[in-house]
Amino acid sequence: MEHSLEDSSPKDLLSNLSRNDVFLVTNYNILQTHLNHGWFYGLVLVVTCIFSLRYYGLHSRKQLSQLPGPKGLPFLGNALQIPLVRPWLKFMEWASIHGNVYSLTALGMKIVIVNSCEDALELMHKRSAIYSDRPRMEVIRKHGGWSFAVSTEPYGPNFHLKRRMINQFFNPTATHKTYHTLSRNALAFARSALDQPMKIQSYNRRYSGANIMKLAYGHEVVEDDDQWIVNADKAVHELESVGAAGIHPIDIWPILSKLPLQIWGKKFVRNMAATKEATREATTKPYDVVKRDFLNGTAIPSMATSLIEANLKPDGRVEHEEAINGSLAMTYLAGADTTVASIDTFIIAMIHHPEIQLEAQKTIDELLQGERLPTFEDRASLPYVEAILREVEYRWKPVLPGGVPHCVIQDDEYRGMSIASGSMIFPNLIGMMYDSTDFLDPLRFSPRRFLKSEGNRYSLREDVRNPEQIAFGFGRRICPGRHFATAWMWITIATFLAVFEISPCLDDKGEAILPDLEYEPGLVSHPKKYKCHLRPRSQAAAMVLHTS
Ligand code: HEM
Repeated sequence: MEHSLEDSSPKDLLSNLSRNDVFLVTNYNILQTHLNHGWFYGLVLVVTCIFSLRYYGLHSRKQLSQLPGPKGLPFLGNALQIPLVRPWLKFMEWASIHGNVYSLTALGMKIVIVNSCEDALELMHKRSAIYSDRPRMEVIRKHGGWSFAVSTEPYGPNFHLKRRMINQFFNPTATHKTYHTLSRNALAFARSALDQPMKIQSYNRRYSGANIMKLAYGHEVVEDDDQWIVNADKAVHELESVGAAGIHPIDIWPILSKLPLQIWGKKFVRNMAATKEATREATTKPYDVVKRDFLNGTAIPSMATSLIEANLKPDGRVEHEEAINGSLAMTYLAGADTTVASIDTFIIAMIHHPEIQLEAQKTIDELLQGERLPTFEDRASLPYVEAILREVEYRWKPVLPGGVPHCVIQDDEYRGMSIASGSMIFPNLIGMMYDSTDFLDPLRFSPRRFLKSEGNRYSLREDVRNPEQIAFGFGRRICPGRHFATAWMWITIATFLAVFEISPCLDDKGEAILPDLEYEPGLVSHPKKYKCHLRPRSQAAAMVLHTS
């Protein structure tokens, strides 16, 4: 489902006004009418309005209650109760006690946890005019060199500029134009994986990265250890070593950043320097290469060349260069790791659930008769594959289980409770994906939950929430790469299902080595290293794979 809140109508904005705002608008109209009848009445009305507004404000504030939440310690709040590893699991546990919207505090910072999709859409989608800021990320922006990233950008003109740059190349129409590249890479990925299934994880990384490098910089990735990909992965790795963004004391009290960094310890200083350097390698270096080639007339057309051309001034300067450079880098840094994680999850799910794999293959065979590989035109005719996409890629093992925090920029009221301006809002995506009001029996892996069947024909149920509505975030911060990511995942899933029997490797005793279902604890949820066995489903499948 689309949430293009970047173009909210005035009606939407009006509905976002709080009761106080509506009261103020109404009184202002009355005041204007009365002023036409004489200054005295006007004055009386002004005084009355001021008093009534103040009274109303105080009175309504008194009526609002505090959000529930676990009791914390003085000053520290809940800081010591929030686990540093997989905090989203604790957030789910607290939701079962305090409800789906509750608050925490940490060192004076207010945090609101949102654990249900309905509440997240109500707050972060419908009220996105005020819920689209990010928490201050002073540490990684100022000291780690990540100010280029739109994901760390406060809600304001730079955010809009960068979003516009990215949206131009990742909206549905633009994504459509990448289908040819995506189909070609899905095929190349399948052929490489068949040759060396042991290297499936590194091929996944290579081909998922190749799509974005080609689109962003026109850069062809031809080997596993492509330097641009290695540099970008290093930048993400260094960032993760800094820890969760937005919760360092410097983020909470920016005045602390005026103190020498050394007070936070040698390791912190080293991490910051390494992060900054890795970031420079991953952003400015590729941009400079493409800019040089563009000015020489030898660059391959790409997002980079289009943006440089559109912003080139007669004196040779490129306007908005920092934003262009940052937007290009961001597409890889936000888009590669996430799609890699979800494709790994698909392989793992198929190894664990051969019966689902077989059923999906049956529906593909019915449509294609083994004569060709699936194409994007087949998508609507393959509901079972769509259901696997929903269950595997979004719901079962969400790529960003804890979501990405937003920040609210004005005091708000929600269901009679107050949410203070500046609160950090955590959309706990895993809590939403495992919410039994939306997904019955949520612990069970079951693409069938999204399907109904008539005879032997499947179709998608419309009365079950599509988890894609949650997986990519909310409101004006919704992931701009969602159409592209979905297209890449779909074509990869459909291709692999059409040609391979995906099964576990066997140990010396002939026992299946099943991939571990406990994932790594990082912000982006990756599986541990796993092995799989791939075999063409038939001679015909092998032929199709090699001749397509
Ligand atoms: C499976 C793949 C992906 C998933 C699950 C995913 C998910 C998300 C989520 C949950 C957010 C946070 C949204 C929010 O704050 O409410 C986000 C932000 C973002 N994503 Fe993705 N994403 C994926 C792929 C991509 C791709 C391919 C791109 C390439 C353009 C991309 C670019 C971004 C950017 C630039 C942001 C920051 C947006 C902002 O702060 O305004 N993502 N993504």
